[in-house]
Amino acid sequence: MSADNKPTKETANPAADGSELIRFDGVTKRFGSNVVLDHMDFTVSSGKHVTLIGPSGSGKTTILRLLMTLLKPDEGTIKVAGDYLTHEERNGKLVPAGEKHVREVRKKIGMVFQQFNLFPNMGVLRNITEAPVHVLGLPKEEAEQRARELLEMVGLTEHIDKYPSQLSGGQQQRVAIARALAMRPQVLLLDEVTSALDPELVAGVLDVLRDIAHTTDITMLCVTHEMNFARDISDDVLMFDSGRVIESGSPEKIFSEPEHERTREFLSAVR
Ligand SMILES: Nc1ncnc2c1ncn2[C@@H]1O[C@H](COP(=O)(O)OP(=O)(O)OP(=O)(O)O)[C@@H](O)[C@H]1O
Repeated sequence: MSADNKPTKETANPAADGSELIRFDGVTKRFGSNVVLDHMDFTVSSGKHVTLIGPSGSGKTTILRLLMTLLKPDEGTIKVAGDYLTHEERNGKLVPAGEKHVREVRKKIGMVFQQFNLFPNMGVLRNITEAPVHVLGLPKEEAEQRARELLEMVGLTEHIDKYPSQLSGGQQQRVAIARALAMRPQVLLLDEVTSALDPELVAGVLDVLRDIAHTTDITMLCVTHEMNFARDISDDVLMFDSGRVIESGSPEKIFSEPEHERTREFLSAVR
């Protein structure tokens, strides 16, 4: 950490060299006859902050759930840092990924959900250290040191000994952000992380995320309905409609000069 308590590059993605970090190739996802993603192709370079916007039901959360392996694609492949998430190579052939392979690739990904999903029976510190100690095998002291740094970064140092039920929703979400970063993921997935919060708590969480976006080089893939936040943090914005990316580009282009009629309609409805 630097003297002014800003996260340093040490807390960020060690491999943010602009190389391709996420790749969707021809990914289709259906629920029954509902085609939620239709031959989706897109890539995210390491260190970039990419925001997914678009109407409800257009498939944004499905992208994040596929990356978390909470869902499997019906067609196509997904790669994370050069490794197939959905498949693995055996004897030169591509076969469906086994559990061990998926677990390894998943370590590169951290996610913060709408509902904070903290462990209610564990204090703040243990919520953050549990996975680094038990999944990564980090020594407890090292995990706790890192947890303290992250708590400082999200402004919760004085709440280190509390339980989730003793914190506001905004504070719980900031613990969830620290917990995701404690695993040192290469990419942070953010799924409408302020949607479940009371309005007065939203700004504090978005400020923490702005800070992380601006002072670390972690890759972010973010689904949000907060357009000002998207404008502030994004390198690229992808506009979804009916399971396809219909328009993409810099926040300046998408928010100031959208080309697609659906993008214009969507933006005027949410502003
Ligand atoms: N487990 C599921 N079973 C059946 N249908 C699902 C399931 N999960 C998502 N869907 C459907 O997939 C479509 C896309 O959902 P998704 O959550 O990806 O949309 P979204 O763009 O993130 O929407 P929102 O902004 O409202 O969160 C919707 O029609 C939804 O009803």
